[in-house]
Amino acid sequence: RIKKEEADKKKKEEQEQKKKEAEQKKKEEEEKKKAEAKDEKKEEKSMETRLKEAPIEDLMDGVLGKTIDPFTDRRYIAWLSMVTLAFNYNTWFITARLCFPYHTESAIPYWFAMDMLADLIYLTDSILFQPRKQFVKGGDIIKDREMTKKNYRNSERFTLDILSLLPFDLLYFQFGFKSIFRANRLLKADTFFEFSDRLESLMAKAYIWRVIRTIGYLLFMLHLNACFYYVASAYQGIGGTKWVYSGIGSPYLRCYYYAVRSLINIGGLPEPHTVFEITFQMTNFFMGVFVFSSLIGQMRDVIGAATAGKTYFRSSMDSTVEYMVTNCIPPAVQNRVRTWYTYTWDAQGMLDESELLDKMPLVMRTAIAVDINLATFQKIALFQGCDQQMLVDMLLRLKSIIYLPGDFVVKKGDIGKEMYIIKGGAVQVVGGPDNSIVFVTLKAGCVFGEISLLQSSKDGGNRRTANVKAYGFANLFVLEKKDLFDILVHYPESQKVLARKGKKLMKAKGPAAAKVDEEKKKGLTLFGPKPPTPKLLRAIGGNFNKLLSK
Ligand SMILES: Nc1nc2c(ncn2[C@@H]2O[C@@H]3COP(=O)(O)O[C@H]3[C@H]2O)c(=O)[nH]1
Repeated sequence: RIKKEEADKKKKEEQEQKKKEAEQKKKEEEEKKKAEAKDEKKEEKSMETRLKEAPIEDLMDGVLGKTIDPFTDRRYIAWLSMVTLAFNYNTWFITARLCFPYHTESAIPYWFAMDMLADLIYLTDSILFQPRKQFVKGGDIIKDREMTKKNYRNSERFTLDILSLLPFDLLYFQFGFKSIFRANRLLKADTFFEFSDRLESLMAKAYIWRVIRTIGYLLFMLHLNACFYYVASAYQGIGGTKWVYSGIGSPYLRCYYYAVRSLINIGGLPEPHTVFEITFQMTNFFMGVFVFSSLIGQMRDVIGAATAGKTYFRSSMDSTVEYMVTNCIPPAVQNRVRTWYTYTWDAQGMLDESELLDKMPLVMRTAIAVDINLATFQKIALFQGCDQQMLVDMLLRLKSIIYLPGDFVVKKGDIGKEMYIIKGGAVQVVGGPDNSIVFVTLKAGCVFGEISLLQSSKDGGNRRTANVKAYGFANLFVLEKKDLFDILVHYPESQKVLARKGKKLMKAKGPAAAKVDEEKKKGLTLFGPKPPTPKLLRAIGGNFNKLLSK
């Protein structure tokens, strides 16, 4: 008995032990599960905090796979145009098919095929393109594949995309082929607006697209109205009264024609008789007033923005003319001012280029200036041997100015405060009693007015050595002496080069030489075919004029 009791006790103990072990195991497993769940959460959390934790270089380099740059990648914009096409197909045809009797036996397979194609485009966009789109977070362009996916999933766009893709079409089996089940496809409007914005920022003449888009909205409003009119006619009975659609001819075309006349308030419509007809017609007229006034306003804005430059030019010119008339300025001067305005507008499409560039950051201004003018600058003999960066600095200080035919750009004897580079047209260095003698004609890419600039006043060289006159319309760049010297402070080597060249020029074309040029043309040269030596010129100095007058 005792043995049996002992055996029972042992068994009980063993059973308890086993129970305990099982419980322990269960507990352990539960804990493990909890820990795993926590880990998963951690993983999830780490995705969110990844932006903070992961090295930003990795995220911005896109180490995890190829992503799309939506700002500049033209292929992405081309793809967006496909999605926009599919979206437009849905918007126009879902509404048309809903109202007009377009679901005939023979047409259904084609509609179905087109619907499938549009859905395929939507699906591809949501699977392949949107999750790969780079985005900007706090100024950093995130190119990391995981992050772009995450960003898309967290966006409102994702929710709308998913909703737009829900296959309510399956209800066809229950209720027959009806386009209303595809109404959720219209939720993809975001892609259309994105396409529109990106295209606008890429186009050189964005207002063309804006006008097309506004006309598109207008046509769509008319389309909706045509649909409503058909439904209203069907409700009253097609051909039932004089006001409704008669049932003759293409229903869409007839209804659209009605919409155009009714919504744009053109009139000439059959008189509505029933309360329903009168109400419908009145609502149409009211809607027309609101819809079209806002669309016309939009169109005015678009065209106004496109022609803002021209409007500004016109008002500047008008106020200048008004000012001149009030102050009784001689007609000849008035005419010159008018010609200047007109030519400046025709030549550069704006009155002041620098006004436009001033708004941009320095790097961009530099990029534009370098792109447009650096090549011309590098060819200028005066600047050869100068620091490249100095040339770039100079480009940024240039101001563009236009002179009319016959205008004096530089007058002999004046103090030289600026030098000029010819951008377009030509100038002539002239002399003689009535400036009728042309020493030289300088064309685009030449520099003048540099002699007096590169000489110091103590050398007596800061005065203009000749008259320079615009020959035709001269489009010039002006560089002020102050700006040039501000730049040269930072480039001592270039300063030396220019000083050397300045001295040489002074010797070759300086005051005395200029006079010699002049007299040579008059046939009064004292020096014969050989140019005078600087020493000789210095020797004659102040007596030069007296000598010649004798
Ligand atoms: N004196 C002189 N000036 C010339 C000649 N060819 C071009 N020029 C330019 O005419 C400019 C008149 O003003 P500056 O003296 O400042 O600089 C002069 C030169 O840049 C020339 O043969 N003689």
